[in-house]
Amino acid sequence: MKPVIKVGVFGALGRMGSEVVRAVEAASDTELVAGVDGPEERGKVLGADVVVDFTHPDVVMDNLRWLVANGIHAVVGTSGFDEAKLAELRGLLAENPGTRVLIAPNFGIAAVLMMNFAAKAAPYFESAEIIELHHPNKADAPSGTAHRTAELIGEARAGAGLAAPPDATTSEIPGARGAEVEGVRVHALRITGMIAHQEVVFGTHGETLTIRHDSMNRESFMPGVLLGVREVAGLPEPLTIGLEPILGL
Ligand SMILES: NC(=O)C1=CN([C@@H]2O[C@H](COP(=O)(O)OP(=O)(O)OC[C@H]3O[C@@H](n4cnc5c(N)ncnc54)[C@H](O)[C@@H]3O)[C@@H](O)[C@H]2O)C=CC1
Ligand SMILES: O=C(O)C1=N[C@H](C(=O)O)C[C@H](O)C1
Repeated sequence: MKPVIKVGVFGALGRMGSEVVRAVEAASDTELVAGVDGPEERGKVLGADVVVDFTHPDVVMDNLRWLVANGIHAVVGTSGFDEAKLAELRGLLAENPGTRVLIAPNFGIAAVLMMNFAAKAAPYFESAEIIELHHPNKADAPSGTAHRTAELIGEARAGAGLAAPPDATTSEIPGARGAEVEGVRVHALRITGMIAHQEVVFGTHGETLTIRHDSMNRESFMPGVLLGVREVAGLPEPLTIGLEPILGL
């Protein structure tokens, strides 16, 4: 029988972290070492095999510096990573071989599939735009999921040799056409009553395709988080982005 995985949670009092605490306590192969909700309490997770981080884009790098320095694997859901943060993280991991970090823009299995399907569809459509819809307490816009989806679509379009999507706009109130991420327009809505939702809208002559994903509650992210906790130590690369390699996608 495999040993129980000792898990710490950063952001334990937050919307996602509190759900992770419940999931780790409920699973038979994981054990909660400690839930931490501020940097001054981090020492409580020393002894954990893995720490799950759902905190804030402004603090997650500081948490990761501490975790990697202490040789604790990290499963990260916090959004807001850019190339500069990832480059720093790769450097830290190179100095601490054996430690693994998994960053997933979205732990919902259906959300991962939505991104995968969007990347597959992208080469066949001249137009592609993303609409993400979230609860109004969200700190960052666009969402990490929308950003990652735009990157995947941008890569697929470039690979297919597609030109920029047609757009005759010459007069615009700033923001009306959304933000541009890798050549893809992204529109962010913040709506009371919503959790996390995304539509990817593709168009070509006479046909459109809309791929929509809805997270109806935060429990829906937990199978993906637990999968990450179980697999992170065995990942081949020091830094993995997305659940795709674990899911065989
Ligand atoms: N990858 C995914 O599937 C998902 C990612 N997220 C992302 O997770 C992050 C957190 O989202 P929510 O739980 O909604 O936010 P939240 O604001 O409800 O929770 C964040 C918690 O982190 C705590 N915190 C702040 N600094 C800390 C530190 N240095 N150490 C430990 N705890 C600290 C806060 O006190 C708070 O309780 C966001 O970036 C969000 O976009 C959210 C849902 C799913
Ligand atoms: O803040 C959230 O709620 C979510 N954040 C992640 C993101 O930025 O993509 C994942 C999901 O959309 C929920």
